[in-house]
Amino acid sequence: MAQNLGTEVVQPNTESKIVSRVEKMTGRELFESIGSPTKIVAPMVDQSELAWRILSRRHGATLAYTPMFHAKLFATSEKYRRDMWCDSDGDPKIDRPLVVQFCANDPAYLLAAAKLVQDKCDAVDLNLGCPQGIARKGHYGSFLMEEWDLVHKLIRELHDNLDVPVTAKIRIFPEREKTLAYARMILDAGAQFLTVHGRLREQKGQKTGLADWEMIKFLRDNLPPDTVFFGNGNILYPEDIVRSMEHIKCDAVMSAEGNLYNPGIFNAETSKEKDRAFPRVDKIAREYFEIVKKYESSQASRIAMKSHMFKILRPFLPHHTDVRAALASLNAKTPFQEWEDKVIKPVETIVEQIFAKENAVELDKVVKGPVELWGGSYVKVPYWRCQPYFRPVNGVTADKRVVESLEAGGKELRETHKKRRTD
Ligand SMILES: Cc1cc2nc3c(=O)[nH]c(=O)nc-3n(C[C@H](O)[C@H](O)[C@H](O)COP(=O)(O)O)c2cc1C
Repeated sequence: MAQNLGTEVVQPNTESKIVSRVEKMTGRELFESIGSPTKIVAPMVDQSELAWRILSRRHGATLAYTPMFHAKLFATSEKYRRDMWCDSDGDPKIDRPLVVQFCANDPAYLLAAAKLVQDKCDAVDLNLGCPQGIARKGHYGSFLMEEWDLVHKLIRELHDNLDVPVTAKIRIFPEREKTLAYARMILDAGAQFLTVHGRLREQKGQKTGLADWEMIKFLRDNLPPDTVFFGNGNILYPEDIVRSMEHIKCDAVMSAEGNLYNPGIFNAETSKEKDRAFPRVDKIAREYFEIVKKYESSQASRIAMKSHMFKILRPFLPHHTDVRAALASLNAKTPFQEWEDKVIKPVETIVEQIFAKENAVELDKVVKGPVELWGGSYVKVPYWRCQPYFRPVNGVTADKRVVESLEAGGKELRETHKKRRTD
């Protein structure tokens, strides 16, 4: 049945493989050629920049997305490109596999921008999920969710003309069938990987709430089985990655906030592997700092460093407000030596002193709590270790449907989880 997508009628492709004018890998071929990655650093504006991707890969990430770039600016402004992208971005020795993400509403600009990076990445992604006011004004991201014909054209333009595959990242509609039809249309246009962030466009800021794994699973179950499919949302601990993969049966899990606050999230199977799952803040701050220094030509990394330090050190700073004040006083132009003297070294000294205490082993304990409504458990982690930042589940007011589905689905999830728990 043909689908009316606004001004244009798009015939759904009945074959699972949509032929491109350009010879290139299918999603499954691409996925396998990059080692079938299962742990993905999400695209994050000003945060999934080169240095962060390098750090995250060292700690277990097997695929990374760039921050969203604005296609028109990227295609037309050399200054914007310089600020966002440098020669080391996408370097096969340090920064692959890599997906470059753009937001766009004009197929010609999107293609022009994508052509500039196609030799330095494995795929180009279209952002269809950004819910921010700036995306509404700029008419991109999740504000294209009502313009299916435009979305189709954007993806098809890249599918037909780019050397590397095109992929897409979406949010969900409240209705299952509508979301499924939307996902099918995107695949029909030529998207080779599909990432589903299980939140509605309205779920942002205070109303972020929980992502709806049941909706993600519904899509996974009803799309062609060979679709390369990534789930996104609700990842706080390593166990959640395993739970999410098992429940949704997706090819991989993408994490944004979980990875930002704790780059160790991808590095362990369980929270029991303390040093891998919750690395010490002094060690991560030092390692990230050294990477930023080494890849000094990455303007984006220099700019992102302060915000990353605040997130890495989030549990630590309330206990050491002098370090917080020092960090607040630094910026992207502050010489590296000053960064070292005012933040990196003081953090190292403080954490070393903690570990020199007689009762250090007792103090450094990680304690796992009971299984919660959402199927996982909170873990109590000492403040000198990286750990997730989370919004309490009881505070979910954003979308009643999500809470209801969790309550219904949570029981089954809890049962499965209980069976597996050994501690
Ligand atoms: C700081 C930040 C920046 C983000 N920037 C982007 C972006 O550039 N492109 C995008 O598709 N999503 C972006 N997102 C959304 C994430 O990729 C992800 O879909 C969302 O945060 C849900 O994943 P999480 O529950 O693991 O945080 C951003 C999220 C955060 C926290």
